[in-house]
Amino acid sequence: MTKPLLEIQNLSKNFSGLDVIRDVTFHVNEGERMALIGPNGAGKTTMFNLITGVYPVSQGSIRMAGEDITTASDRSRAQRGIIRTFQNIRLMPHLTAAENVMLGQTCHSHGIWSWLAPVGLQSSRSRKEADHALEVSGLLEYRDMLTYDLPYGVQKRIELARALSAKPKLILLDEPAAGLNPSETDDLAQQLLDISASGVTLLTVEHDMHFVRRLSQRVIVLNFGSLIAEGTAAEVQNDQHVLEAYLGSDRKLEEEVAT
Ligand SMILES: Nc1ncnc2c1ncn2[C@@H]1O[C@H](COP(=O)(O)OP(=O)(O)OP(=O)(O)O)[C@@H](O)[C@H]1O
Repeated sequence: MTKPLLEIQNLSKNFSGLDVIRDVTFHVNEGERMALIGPNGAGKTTMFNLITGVYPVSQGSIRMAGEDITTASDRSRAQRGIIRTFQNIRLMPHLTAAENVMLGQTCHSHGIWSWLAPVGLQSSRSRKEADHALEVSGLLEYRDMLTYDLPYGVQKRIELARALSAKPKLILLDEPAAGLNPSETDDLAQQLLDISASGVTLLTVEHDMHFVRRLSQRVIVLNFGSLIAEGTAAEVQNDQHVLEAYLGSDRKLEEEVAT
């Protein structure tokens, strides 16, 4: 039976009187792959910032696995399994792929057991977990390479392996396919499908509609901060409100389909 993992209820956000998110309600089910799309300035990044606790909400509530996290700290949200990746690569270029992935484990590393465990044991466990995340992501061959030496598409996938090493329940992906060539985009989509198959829930902001169609079971559309459509990728692409929203923007939905 489907069970909601993330529940957004009547969420609003304004910055100095400007309504950026307006009374938005939606949910993401456990194990689901959902996409959040919309023209430039629609409020997608702001929505991610509200879910991860970067900004306080103005109104409404956010629940994760049934618990109210509306005012929880960003760290507490991460510990509950909400992990985010960014549009721009945020790897440490002078660390190896494995070391970067190990950095992703830090949000779980402050429990009493991590203090009690001998340092050697901690680091060998960390390394094993990093190796596992790299292996699941098909990246083990890059384990000991410095990340700045690696192609952009591989760096993106290492970021995802790092996200995976934080043992997420929900990964928020901010334009993961941006800047990738078609074959890199394909590899990334496959990696995300594998991650999804392991039980992780995905919420993806993306402009590339081919990618959205391949990856997402359900799509929601924001425009000027309001939710204007929800359905499969094919359904929202033919929705009159969505077509009109993109018509007025500098990014046409048809162009995004063509990319
Ligand atoms: N910290 C802030 N202070 C004031 N206004 C903001 C702030 N953050 C975002 N906004 C405004 O909120 C609106 C939505 O921005 P947001 O970045 O969430 O849109 P987006 O859908 O992610 O756009 P894009 O596709 O271009 O990344 C924009 O008008 C933006 O200028």
